[in-house]
Amino acid sequence: MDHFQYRNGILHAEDVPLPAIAAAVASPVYVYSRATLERHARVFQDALKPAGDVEVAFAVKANPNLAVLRVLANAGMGADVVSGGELRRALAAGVGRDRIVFSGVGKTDAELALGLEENIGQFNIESEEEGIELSAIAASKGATAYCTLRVNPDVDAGTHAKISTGKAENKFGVPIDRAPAIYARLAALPGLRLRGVAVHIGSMIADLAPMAAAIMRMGELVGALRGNGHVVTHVDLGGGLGVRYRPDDAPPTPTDYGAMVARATKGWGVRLMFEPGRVIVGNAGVLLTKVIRVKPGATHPFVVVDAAMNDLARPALYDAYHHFEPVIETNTTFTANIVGPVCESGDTFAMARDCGVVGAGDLAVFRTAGAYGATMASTYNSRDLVPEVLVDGSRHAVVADRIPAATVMGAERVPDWLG
Ligand SMILES: Cc1ncc(COP(=O)(O)O)c(C=O)c1O
Ligand SMILES: N[C@@H](CCCC[NH3+])C(=O)O
Repeated sequence: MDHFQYRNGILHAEDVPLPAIAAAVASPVYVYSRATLERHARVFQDALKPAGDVEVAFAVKANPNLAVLRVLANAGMGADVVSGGELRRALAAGVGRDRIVFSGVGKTDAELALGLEENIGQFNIESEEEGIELSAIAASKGATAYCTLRVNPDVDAGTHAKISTGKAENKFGVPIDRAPAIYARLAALPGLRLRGVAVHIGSMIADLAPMAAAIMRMGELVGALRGNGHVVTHVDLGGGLGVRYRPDDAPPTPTDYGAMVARATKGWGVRLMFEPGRVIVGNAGVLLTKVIRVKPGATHPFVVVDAAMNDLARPALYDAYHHFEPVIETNTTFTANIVGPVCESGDTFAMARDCGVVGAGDLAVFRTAGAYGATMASTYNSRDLVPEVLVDGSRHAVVADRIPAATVMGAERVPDWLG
């Protein structure tokens, strides 16, 4: 359930009609719903309750907007970060430092040092080499880095090849058969407190079976590590749960996922950690766009919208589907190619799509744009970075006017009603 619904024939974000946002702010523009963000955070946390001692860290990469992060921090989420920039954003949004987990295969010395200086909760180490570097930096500072070792379980998540992370050929983690030896080596190093293992097999996973298979392998590994005399208190099971993009998609629900996890980890006696991204924010955002014009095409008309691949890269990168709907409800449909203005044929949101009829000047949305949307935007073709708006009931505010990430922090707007 999200809070983007038609009322009196007009698509609203919570209580705000979308035409009001286009008129007041701009088009294209990302629009997020605070109520949906809070609902998804609550549903996910509740779904994991049967699994016992659980910690949930939102994967900041999915939507690093400060206002969004603040909503999620207030809703009790920690943060999974993959760069110094994301770490700073999490802190700026008020995430407790002990609730920050640092993942990523290429943390630099400076980023490792930043994590130590900020005293974050956990580093997920992705290689023996990284562990040795972190140990040296921690020891030189007289600090302790609480860590897990990220393991590559060689499980096919059944997702798009570009977002699969748990197969042997992927760059992430250490091979599971080498994990006991690497764990033993790192556990003996100064400055590191290795307390468990981590796994994340990919994103947009539409089937629980590979996740269950990965968890089973992790369970065996925990047993082997304990057999070798290690104390294992934490297992990070990552994120990756898929969401509904097409109206008839039926991905596993957080409740299905929580029940599976509870069954699969029964008796482990550890704190379980999770790093959900898409499932929290995906359907909490839409990309609102305006039709520039409709031009004839060889097979179908081209609907040229003012959003483009630089604003929402997923269709161009992964052939991803984003549901396209007119803001003014209509029962009349047509089949069209939906394209942006950028000078590449890859700037195509959909080919031969059946959708509600739109014409020049009409507003429409791409749904499920809250995850990996604005965060992957660029200025390609010298287009402005797309603005973002947060809606809360009948209020709305611009929450980012797309200042480059390096300078973002104080500059990105957070409305005073966010608290
Ligand atoms: C280490 C890690 N954790 C969490 C996530 C979040 O994934 P998702 O947005 O699919 O839940 C990702 C992205 O795939 C990731 O690489
Ligand atoms: N950017 C990808 C997801 C990447 C997941 C990050 N590990 C997407 O839009 O689907």
